[in-house]
Amino acid sequence: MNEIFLGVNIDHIATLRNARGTSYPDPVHAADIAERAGADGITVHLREDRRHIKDRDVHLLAQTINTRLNLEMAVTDEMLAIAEQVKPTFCCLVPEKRQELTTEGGLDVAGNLPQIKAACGQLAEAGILVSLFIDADKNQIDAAFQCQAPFIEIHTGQYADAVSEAQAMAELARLKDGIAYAHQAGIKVNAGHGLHYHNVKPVAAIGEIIELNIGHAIIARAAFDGLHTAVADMRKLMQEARLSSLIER
Ligand SMILES: CC(=O)[C@@H](O)[C@H](O)COP(=O)(O)O
Ligand SMILES: NCC(=O)COP(=O)(O)O
Repeated sequence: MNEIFLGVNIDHIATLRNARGTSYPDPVHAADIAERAGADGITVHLREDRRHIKDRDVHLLAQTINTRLNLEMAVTDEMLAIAEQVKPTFCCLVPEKRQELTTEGGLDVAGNLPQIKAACGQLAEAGILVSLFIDADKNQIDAAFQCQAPFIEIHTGQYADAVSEAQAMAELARLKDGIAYAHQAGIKVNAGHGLHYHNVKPVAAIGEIIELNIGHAIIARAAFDGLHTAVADMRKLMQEARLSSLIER
């Protein structure tokens, strides 16, 4: 049996922090907890609009994590320069739209071959392992091969968003086809986007996948799993303060 790795995407720890402009919760702290829980890698998406992860996070994570940093980013000169400076283990090139709530599809590698091939070369030159975030489409997989990208990350968003069992099964079959095709071509395959506790198993069962990157569902689950302790701790602090003020009187 091939091992399967989990990359934990901690973008939405930063979303919560940025909602109030506080210094907490800190993605650096989240990465430490995720690693201690068994994460094989930490993924962050430095968006051009910096809506969640900030430059400071990427720099600190690169210095502090004990596993592997996977930096997701658009193919722009600004991001390429940051990657060359930070030198994450992996750089996953993704499409980006300013108005989208989250990544809406795979990168059009076939339609932007010269630009993406040059970016792959530049990152490889810096010693970074490149991954191209693409749909399970043979045309895009062929283009990733032409770019000499050692990894692809297959976009599982359409599977995750399926509105019926039949649609989910059709999307899963499409994922399996694309993944088998890429694997045969010698490309290493990761996958991710929109995976959660109720849809992950059929994807995790695909033997050629090396790593799944999962973020939103894990952070959402963490909020609920931690809520009991968080409320109880606050209640306890308040009670302690009241008791000690009585003693001081
Ligand atoms: C590229 C990809 O699949 C996503 O994980 C993306 O990084 C999510 O971005 P947001 O965290 O902004 O939704
Ligand atoms: N590349 C996929 C990723 O990092 C996590 O996506 P999501 O689980 O937050 O949808």
